This record gives sequence, C-alpha cells and structure tokens, in this order.
Amino acid sequence: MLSQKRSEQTASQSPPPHRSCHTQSPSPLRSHSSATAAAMAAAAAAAAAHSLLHPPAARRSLTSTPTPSPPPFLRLPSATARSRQPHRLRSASPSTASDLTAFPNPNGILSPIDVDAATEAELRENGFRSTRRTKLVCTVGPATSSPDQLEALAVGGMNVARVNMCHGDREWHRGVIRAVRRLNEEKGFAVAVMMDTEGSEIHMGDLGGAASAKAEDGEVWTFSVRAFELPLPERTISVNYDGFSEDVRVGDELLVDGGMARFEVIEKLGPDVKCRCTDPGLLLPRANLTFWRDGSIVRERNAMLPTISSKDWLDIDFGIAEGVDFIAVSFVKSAEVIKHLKSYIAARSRGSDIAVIAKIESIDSLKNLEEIIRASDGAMIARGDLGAQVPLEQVPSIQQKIVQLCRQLNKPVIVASQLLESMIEYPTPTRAEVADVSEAVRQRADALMLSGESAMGRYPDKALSVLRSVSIRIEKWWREEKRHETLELQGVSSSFSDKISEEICNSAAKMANGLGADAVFVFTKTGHMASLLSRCRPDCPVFAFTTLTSVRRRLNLQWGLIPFRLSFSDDMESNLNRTFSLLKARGMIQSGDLVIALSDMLQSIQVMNVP
Ligand SMILES: Nc1ncnc2c1ncn2[C@@H]1O[C@H](COP(=O)(O)OP(=O)(O)O)[C@@H](O)[C@H]1O
Ligand SMILES: C=C(OP(=O)(O)O)C(=O)O
Ligand SMILES: [K+]
Ligand SMILES: [Mg+2]
Repeated sequence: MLSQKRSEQTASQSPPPHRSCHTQSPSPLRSHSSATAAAMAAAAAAAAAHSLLHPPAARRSLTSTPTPSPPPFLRLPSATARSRQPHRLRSASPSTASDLTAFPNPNGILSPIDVDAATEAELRENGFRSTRRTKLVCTVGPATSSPDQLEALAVGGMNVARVNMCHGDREWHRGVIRAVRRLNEEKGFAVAVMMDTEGSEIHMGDLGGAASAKAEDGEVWTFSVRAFELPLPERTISVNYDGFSEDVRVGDELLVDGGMARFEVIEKLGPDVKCRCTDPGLLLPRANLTFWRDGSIVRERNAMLPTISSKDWLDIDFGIAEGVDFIAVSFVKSAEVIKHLKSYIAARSRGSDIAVIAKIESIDSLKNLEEIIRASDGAMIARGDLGAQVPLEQVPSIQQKIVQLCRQLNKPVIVASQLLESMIEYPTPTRAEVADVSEAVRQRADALMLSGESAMGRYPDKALSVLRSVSIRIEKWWREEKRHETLELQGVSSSFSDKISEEICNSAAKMANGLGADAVFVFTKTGHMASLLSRCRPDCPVFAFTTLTSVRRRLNLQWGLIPFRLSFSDDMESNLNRTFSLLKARGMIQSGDLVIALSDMLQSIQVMNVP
C-alpha cells in the first residue's frame, strides 16, 4: 500500500519543487496523490467548477537559482542515517532574513510571519518533534489579570485565556481582554480569548464581599431570595433564583458546589429557606447550588430556565463587541440553543467568526450529546457542575465518551475543572491530580483547562508549568510506545470537496507517521484543513499557515497545531519556498528536514526535504 503510494508520489512529485518552478507541466503541485482516477472523474462530474480541477494560478518565478536535485523520495535518507534526535534550533541568519518579503501585520509592524516567543522557545527547548501537542486554557481572575501576570501565563504556554462572566463586572473583563490583545500585538503571541457565560444556574450570592464562609455541622443557615442590604445577616446566603423557595421542599438535600458542603431543608418561611448543615465545608462566593430529592437532582421550574439568560445575552453582545474568539455556553441542554446563538453571532458580527463551545455540564445534555456537539464548534467537559449533576463515579466514562465523540465529529474538546485543584493552595500537585492530567492527555483531548488554579490560586504559573510538563512527558511516552490507537475515524464531510480534503489529511497523517516526517505543513485559509489534520493526531507537529490572525488564534485551541500567520498566494511553490526560507532564517527548521505539505487551495500533498 505504502509502496504503491510511494511510487505514485515519486512520479507525481518529480521534479522536486525547487526545480519545478521552472518546469511548468505537469505541475507537482497538482498531484492528487490520494485521489484515484475514478474519484477525480466523479469530482469532475460533481464539482466541475471546483478549484481542484482548475490549473493553479499563474506562477511567480522565484529569484533563487534552481539547483537540480533528485526527487524528494530519492533524497530521503535511510531511517538509520536520519537522525532521530529532535534537532535543536540554531541562531537566525540575518542575511537570509533580509532577502525575504515582509508583510505589514494589522498594526503596521513589518512581520513576514507571525510566530510567538513562547512557541519559538518551546521548539528550542524541546526540539521540533517534541513540542507540546496538548493545548492549555487558563481562567483569568484576580491572581492573573495584570499585564505582567498575563504575559507570564503566555510565556508559560497559555494558548487560550478564559474569562468567566459569573465573576467580576464587564469593565474588569474588558481590561483583561484588551490586555491579552495588546500582548498578542506587541509580543507576537496568538493567545485566543474565550468568554464563558454565566447561564441560568442557581447559585449563591457573593457573601457580602467575604472571600469564603465556613459552614459547620449542625448549624442552621438561611438561604433566601430576598435582596439584602450589606452587611448580610449572620449565617445568611442570598440565592439568585427567584423560584428557589417555591421549588424546594422540606426534606430536600441542598448541595453547594456539588457536595463541598451539604444541607437539609428544615423549614420554608416565605422567601427564606432554613437549612441544617449535614456535611460541613467551605462556602465560596457564587457557589453553585443543586437540590436533591429521593436521590435524584430536582428539576422543577428551574429546569425551564433559559440556557442563555437576559444577562448572558448582554454579555454575549459585549463579547462580540470586544472580538472574543470563543464563546463557551454554560449548561447547554440541547442543540437548539447553540444553533440559535450561532445564527445570532452571524447576524450581529458579519465577517467575524466567533466559535461557540458547548459546555457539557447539565444532566440534560447527556441524552443529546451528539446533536449538541455537531451543532457546536467545540465542547468543554465542565466536570465541576457535571459532577454535581451526575454521580461522581460516572464522570470519568462520560469524559472519555465526549473526548472520542468530539474527535469523531472533528470538534476541539477541552477537559476542565479540578485538574490541579490542590495547587490553589499548594505549590505541588497531588499524585492523583498528575494521574488525572495524564489521563486527559492520554485520551488526546485537545486542551486542558485551569480554573481556580489560575484565577485565584497562589501558584498560577506553577500550575501551568505542571500541565505543560505532564503533557509533554505523556505525549512523548505515547509516541515512544508507538501506541497508535485503534480508533477508526469515520467520515465527517458533507460535501464531496470536503471529503477530498478529509481523505488528503487522513493520508497525509498516515504518511507522516509511516515516513517519520518531521512536520506536516498546511496552508489553510479557513483553518478547516488544519483541524482535519489535528483530528488524525499525527506523530509529528502540524505547522498551520493561515493569512488571518483570527484563524491563527482559533487554531491555537487544537491539538498539535502550531499556527503561524503568513501572507500567502495561490502559488504553492512560492509559498513553500518562502516559508522554508522564513523558518530557516529563524532556526525553526533546517535543510534535510522531511516535510509533508498540504494546501486547501489546491487540495494537494507533497513530500519533500527542506532544501
Ligand atoms: N473575574 C473574576 N473575579 C473574581 N474572582 C474570579 C474571577 N474569575 C474567577 N474567579 C475566582 O476563581 C474561582 C474559579 O473560577 P471558575 O472555575 O471559572 O469559577 P467557578 O468556580 O465559579 O465555576 C471562582 O470561584 C472565583 O473565586
Ligand atoms: C468549567 C465549569 O464551569 P464554571 O467554572 O463556569 O462553573 C465547570 O462547571 O466545570
Ligand atoms: K461560567
Ligand atoms: Mg460550570
């Protein structure tokens, strides 16, 4: 199979790209290595107007002198000759860099290619093949909201900054979002911003400004829907849901944060509900409340609350105006709400492409999982609230199921909550936490998320560094063990053209593994082809080149993608030559590296050594 592919490649790739700029026909760039003649014929019938069948745009001739060289496959050194060591970066060569055309970035600063210092440092530190594949999301809170603290997170590997609209006011969030944007503009980072809605969950008020309160065994506390003047009366908690005192019954169990503290309802007095503490614990501001009757979570009128509240709609307008990259929707129950929000965003923000992430944390979402994920641009396994709605022992299998489903449906998935909970207070994680992080990495989730650890913990940078080092170690172990998973990827494409892209990506990832390629390069305008490659979880990193900074940020959530912003044309040869020169100049690749290159303009695969 491989040898057949290999000969097809050899034939279609000859002469090598460098020389082929001057030998126009047949173009190696139009090699449809994975499309059979029959498929091509079908494509012709089905999509005569498609770019696949069009000749590539007129070529620009390159200024560099062509050096005749044998086809790439013949230049492929033997497995033994090829160094298996991850190569180290060399210092940049300014003379090469000066030859290159620079493009102004949106700020007018001349930058031919956007890549951030953290990515370069990771490549330098770990070598090319050992860069971290698992992406990291950090919730920004009081512990991390200053520009310096945000920069420390970005340098530490934060790919996405999350702001939680449950806490803080819009001015505070605006400050954080703008600080992240500035960091990206000034330091070349591509940190995406995710806004997480509050949702209509039932939660406590903010404790009148206290950081926490302790509930002791046997104490009687009042949970009330009244609006209080400050200071709050002693042992009194305000509740945000007006129907609370009507929905609960004497004898119900009231769980704070899914069981961090537990109460029994003993008396109802108009808006006030008296409860006796049966499991002592710490009450935190705005902690989530669930109530249980006969062993099941109670869903009375509270189940009819809208997933997106009127306050959430205002927050969403704010997020659109601030240009966030992702909106994560809390307590999603059905696909309808996601479709509704997506069409709202499309109407409100023409041209912008805010991705909608469905948070899986409501028991009702579990029966509609596939439909919800299909409708979304990604999912978050929000284990905090999920663990308050289903028995805790069910959370691990639900997590695994969602990770696999997202992979099948080609949607990025984030594993969230309590990954390193003890690091809110302590500088080292528990062994159990490290095992939990390892499991999420082993499942090949796209991203891991910090909540309190980075929002209000004492050691946000250390927590991030634990996620980073555990990810790198487990990924390496996985590759060393060569545990190519048995997961068979089903087709995800709805159109024939998408199907071609999908097949090309599947084949390219397989070839990359089989040949021990150093990287896959993908030139992608919308990012779709990059995500299809990420879905295959190849052994080598995927360098994704895209013309838009917004697409670059969005790709930063996806497994194994190293996104670059680069202006490129429809001429793959010039794109490749330019990219090789730029990356060589920065010491990010070197001559001889084996690269598989794809493009979503031409739907082609090329295999070559970096000249
Ligand atoms: N913007 C903010 N302002 C103040 N505190 C915050 C903010 N964001 C997060 N926090 C704190 O960090 C904790 C963890 O964050 P997160 O997991 O997002 O929220 P929650 O615990 O409410 O689900 C919160 O409980 C809160 O104490
Ligand atoms: C991530 C979660 O959501 P939030 O922090 O908004 O409660 C969760 O419940 O795990
Ligand atoms: K939230
Ligand atoms: Mg939640």
